Amino acid sequence: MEKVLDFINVSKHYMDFSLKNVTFSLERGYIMGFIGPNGAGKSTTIKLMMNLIKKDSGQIKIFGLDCEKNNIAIKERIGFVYDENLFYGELTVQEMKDFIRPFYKKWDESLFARYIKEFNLPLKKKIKHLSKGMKMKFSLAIALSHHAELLIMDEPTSGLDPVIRNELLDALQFLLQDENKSVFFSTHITSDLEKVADFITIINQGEILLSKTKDELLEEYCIVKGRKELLNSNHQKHFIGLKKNKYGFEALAGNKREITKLFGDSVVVEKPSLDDILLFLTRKDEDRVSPH
Ligand SMILES: Nc1ncnc2c1ncn2[C@@H]1O[C@H](COP(=O)(O)OP(=O)(O)OP(=O)(O)O)[C@@H](O)[C@H]1O
Repeated sequence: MEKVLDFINVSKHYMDFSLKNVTFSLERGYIMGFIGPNGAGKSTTIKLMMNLIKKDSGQIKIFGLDCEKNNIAIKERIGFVYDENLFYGELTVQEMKDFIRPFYKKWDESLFARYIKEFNLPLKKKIKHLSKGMKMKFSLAIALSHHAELLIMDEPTSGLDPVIRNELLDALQFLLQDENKSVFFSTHITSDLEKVADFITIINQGEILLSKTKDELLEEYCIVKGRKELLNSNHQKHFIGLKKNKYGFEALAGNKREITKLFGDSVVVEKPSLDDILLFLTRKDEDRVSPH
């Protein structure tokens, strides 16, 4: 399988924040959801892959090419979908398209016309008068019209109403019927990822906590609920995160089979949501158990 995006031990240091040895990869034809709490390092990671900031160490490859040395060739093949500050507000949709078009060798005017129609975008409206959802769709239409092979989307659904969000997610899924395309999608709306993502990568405090297929994650991990008396240190080592209250405990475990063997039917074992996994992995209280 070809890796379209490959981060190998990438670090970047700011005064009071560091991305530490970030390693993950995305294969051609898949959607990867990139999740983490506010300030986890999602935008910094995206800025690095877009070559907007320089890494301190490690390697970033896109389509197998070093991202710093091949910036222009790579940008031709990438669509960056972002809602703010990307476009000149005073230009109309049509004028903005005419401005962008010469930058791409593979620009496809008939495809652009098709997306404008499909997304219901007003060609004569100024960019600054478009709603957030429209801006996002316009950004997506531009990315698709130059036949981008990799879409990099920074929080594409945040601030969109459920109807527009669904439309955008449907458009993404439709797009991925073309197996040549891949999507890297950062968000904190985990339900969107349950719908469209093939792979999930979780980042917290500048470190990658996990990067796996969504199915693997939702099949292997489980929520365990039981009485407090059942807890001992031997049991606790099987948990990734633990919450206790007066009556009992609730924990996240990374191996459902092991838990069933250990506790039998003295506990309730439930399928976690991505939100459960994210919350347990990134909780800060004293009962947090280190991820393994
Ligand atoms: N240019 C910079 N100089 C110094 N610190 C920075 C700079 N850019 C980002 N940071 C810090 O890096 C940390 C991670 O920020 P980043 O924007 O990558 O997080 P994020 O996961 O995208 O968060 P959010 O979900 O809130 O957008 C933050 O603490 C931020 O203050």
